[in-house]
Amino acid sequence: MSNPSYKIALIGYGKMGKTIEQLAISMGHNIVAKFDSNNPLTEEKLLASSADFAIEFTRPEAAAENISICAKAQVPVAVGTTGWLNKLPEVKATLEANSSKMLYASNFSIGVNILFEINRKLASIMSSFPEYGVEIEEVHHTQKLDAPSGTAISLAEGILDNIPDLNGWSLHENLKEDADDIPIKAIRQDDVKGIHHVTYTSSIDKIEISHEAFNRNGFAQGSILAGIFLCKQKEAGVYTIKDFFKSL
Ligand SMILES: NC(=O)C1=CN([C@@H]2O[C@H](COP(=O)(O)OP(=O)(O)OC[C@H]3O[C@@H](n4cnc5c(N)ncnc54)[C@H](O)[C@@H]3O)[C@@H](O)[C@H]2O)C=CC1
Ligand SMILES: O=C(O)C1=N[C@H](C(=O)O)C[C@H](O)C1
Repeated sequence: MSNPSYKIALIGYGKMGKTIEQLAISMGHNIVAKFDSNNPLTEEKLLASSADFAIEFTRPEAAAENISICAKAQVPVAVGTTGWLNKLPEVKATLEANSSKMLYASNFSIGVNILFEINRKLASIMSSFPEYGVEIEEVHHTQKLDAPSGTAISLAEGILDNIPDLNGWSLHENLKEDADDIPIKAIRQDDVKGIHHVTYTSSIDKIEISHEAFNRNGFAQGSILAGIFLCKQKEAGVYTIKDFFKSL
């Protein structure tokens, strides 16, 4: 039996939206709506599209409202936009009130989610070696609006979960003297798709793990598969990329 074809609404038709469109069509799915700044999402337009699910890659200031519109329309939404998690509590409430589903991932690529697991394991080992200091560096294209990246924040959170002596993270330029925070360097350069390094350094040596995205296809593939995963979930609420990978 061939794979079923899904009707997908794209919320955001920029670098990610266009990449997703190309890949989704090549996978046999249909793009039934494309929303952007010039054609903003509304509940009416979304319902009229008959989309099975939506994929949201817009801007930090737009994501929460777009997710709420999907919730009210009861259209499951895979969200890739980063830099909006301060609004997650209100988004969760709207999803629950409308018995709707979303899945957020700071990074949808398989490679970065493997890095996330390695990062957690390495941090649990390094918690026994306080002589090593840890820092994160991320590099992205010059059009990126948020800093640090959502991926870098996820890496920092994985370290904080496993090294209790650390208190939080700070952008490198904002780091206070003797802070127990993890410094994150955010570098904006050319058309870099996404590079992340986690480095532990002592007076004797350094240990580093890293990931580099060569293109946006990994992000696009993960977001499409996550949308299909959402369609198959019976329970309303907020799903994570871990829920998706566990289902594979
Ligand atoms: N989770 C992941 O795997 C990834 C996340 N991202 C994140 O996705 C977001 C978008 O990235 P790009 O596509 O590179 O950005 P982009 O700037 O190329 O595209 C953003 C699009 O959103 C549209 N937009 C802006 N406000 C809107 C609104 N209110 N309603 C509908 N559309 C609106 C713009 O017109 C544009 O088409 C960023 O937050 C980025 O950090 C990017 C790549 C991977
Ligand atoms: O803006 C981007 O391009 C990306 N943003 C995401 C993030 O903020 O982590 C994911 C990926 O690194 C590309």
